[in-house]
Amino acid sequence: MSDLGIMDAAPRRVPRIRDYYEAPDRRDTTLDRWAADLNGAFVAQGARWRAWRLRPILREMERHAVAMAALDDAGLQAEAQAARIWLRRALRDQTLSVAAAGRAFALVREAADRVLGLRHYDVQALGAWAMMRGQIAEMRTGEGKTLCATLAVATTALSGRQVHVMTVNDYLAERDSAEMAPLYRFLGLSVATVLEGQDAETRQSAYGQDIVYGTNKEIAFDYLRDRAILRLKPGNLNRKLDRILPADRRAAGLRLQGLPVAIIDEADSVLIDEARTPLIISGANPQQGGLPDTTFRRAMAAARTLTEDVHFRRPRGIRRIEILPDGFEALDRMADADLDRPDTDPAFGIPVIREHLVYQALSALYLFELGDSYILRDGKVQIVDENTGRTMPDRTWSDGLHQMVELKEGLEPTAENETLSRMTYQRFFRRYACLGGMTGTAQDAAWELWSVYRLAVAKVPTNKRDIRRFARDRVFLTTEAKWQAIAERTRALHAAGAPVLIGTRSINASDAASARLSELGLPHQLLTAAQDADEAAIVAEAGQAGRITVATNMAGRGTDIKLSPDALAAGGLHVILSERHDSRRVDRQLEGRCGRQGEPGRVEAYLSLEDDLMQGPAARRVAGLAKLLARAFGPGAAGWCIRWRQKQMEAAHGRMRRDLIDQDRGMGEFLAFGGELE
Ligand SMILES: Nc1ncnc2c1ncn2[C@@H]1O[C@H](COP(=O)(O)OP(=O)(O)OP(=O)(O)O)[C@@H](O)[C@H]1O
Repeated sequence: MSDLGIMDAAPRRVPRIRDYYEAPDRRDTTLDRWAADLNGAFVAQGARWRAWRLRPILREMERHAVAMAALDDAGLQAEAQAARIWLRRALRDQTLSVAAAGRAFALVREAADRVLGLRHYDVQALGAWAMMRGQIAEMRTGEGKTLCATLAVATTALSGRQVHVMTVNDYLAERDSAEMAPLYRFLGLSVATVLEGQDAETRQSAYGQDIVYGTNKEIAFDYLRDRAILRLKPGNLNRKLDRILPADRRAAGLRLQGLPVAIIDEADSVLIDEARTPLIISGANPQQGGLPDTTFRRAMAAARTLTEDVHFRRPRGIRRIEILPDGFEALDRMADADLDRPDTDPAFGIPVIREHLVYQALSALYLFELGDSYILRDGKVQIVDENTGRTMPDRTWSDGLHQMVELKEGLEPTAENETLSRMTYQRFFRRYACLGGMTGTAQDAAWELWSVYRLAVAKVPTNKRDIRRFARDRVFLTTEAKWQAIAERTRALHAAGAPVLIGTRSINASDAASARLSELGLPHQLLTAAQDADEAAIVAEAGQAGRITVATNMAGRGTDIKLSPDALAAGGLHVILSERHDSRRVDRQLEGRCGRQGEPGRVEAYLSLEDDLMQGPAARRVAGLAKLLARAFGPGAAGWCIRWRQKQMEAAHGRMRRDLIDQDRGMGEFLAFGGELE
């Protein structure tokens, strides 16, 4: 995307992915990875230069600051009304000059000071200007991105463009919009939030406001729903959503008003991590009816008889099942034997259906774990988002996987839905006319953000010096020894009055930590998908002196733990990582819960060679080497193997995203052809 992202009046063209993704059969070789790193380094280098180039906005903002401060509240609101005109006029020649943006920033900053009692720091203005220029502002965790975004969001909305402010979960969307709404309303802007569980009418009205807060999932699914509706109406297929008149849109039940400007919070999570899963919208199809329960049950029974490494295997580095030739033969034999039975299932006799369902059954049995990938609530399977640690109550896995997980847990399989519309996140975001974002951890993903979205990363300096302290990783041979050490360490910190946040990878791990702490008689709070209703209360308490909180990724991105004076005096928040995640960025987000806004804090990692990261056939070699080193030189010497394994996982996930883009491109061509025919 060009530097002038916000200034392009015409819808932004989908950038051509010319470089890395263009070679169809290319796989990650060491050379490719070096090339990618080098590319990332260039982007990062360029980005730093750009961050320096952002500074003129500060001069312009200061130039208008005195005049804005001299206005009373009514005068400031009148200035906001006037800004609607001069900003539109400034945009008429397709460019929003730094002078016009600086004046708008001064207005919004003064209003925020009066309405919220928070005055934007200079670094926040730099971050906002970077976003308005179509870049990802990398601002360290706790630097106040929520407030920073208001400069870009309000200026854009005042210039007459609707803004979608996206974040990773409903809790943050609701919190951020509620906290910032008084500022927007003071400036005469309307704001709404799109949340899971809202009815169609509420959503339709929300998408009619100047500013819409919501999660990437909600907004993307609403877009997909609209596309599904358009596809169902002959003749409408090629009409763009944003060209349909409001009255027609309402009559057709469409929700969005197009994809104008998006400001993405936690941009690396939204644009990179979430982008591994394609968006699929499905609904009941009364004509087709779906497969009967008996077929799912038969496939599950067949899958249970298959043996790992004989009939199927789990390939290196990726979370996938591969059925081996012996497995296919065994399935064929079962289908033949079924023919002689009176209750034979006709669908199971069809090879494609049989093999697909057995594949899904094996995935349910071996890749998806209760308390990790999903929980059981109200007699239903609820998916837990692995990136955010939160449940997604109205989502189901597709293509029979959900039914297989239900059968595995002894539940009745729900009716199967038909896929109505499908798209990748990459394709969805590239449809926005303007895109900008912010996150605390963008540099690690800089090359991918550039390759896929043409978004450069601008590194914004911190407002205050980072005084967090990092302890050396402590590595143990067994999980048991690790939990023992964590519990002992927590006891000492608790006695010293420091608040402690123990980060885990799953609900099961949180329960294990909780059991250990209970054994030592340490009072603590759990924050996982199972306690999501109490989230705000638990987070509010987590910064009190001596408080112990055990949390999954739910206490990762965006969670702002406010420290009490006693807790600050005791050295601030202590974050204990009990495991490394598949991505270093997720670890860095957890580390970022302490040391915010220049506060003191300490990060310690307690790892074991039995951690999830070191498990499975894919990790066999690294785990073997780690054990050798640990035996020869002690567990501490194996610490780097864990980081190495993490790098392997990052590369594997990168490959998966690239495959998805390739698939999506193929599908896009097919759909476009279908559209022409209709
Ligand atoms: N200009 C400011 N003046 C005073 N306090 C501020 C200012 N900006 C932000 N803060 C405070 O800093 C804290 C952190 O803000 P916020 O949660 O938005 O940070 P963040 O950068 O989004 O963090 P994360 O990366 O973890 O999501 C909040 O308590 C907020 O009120």
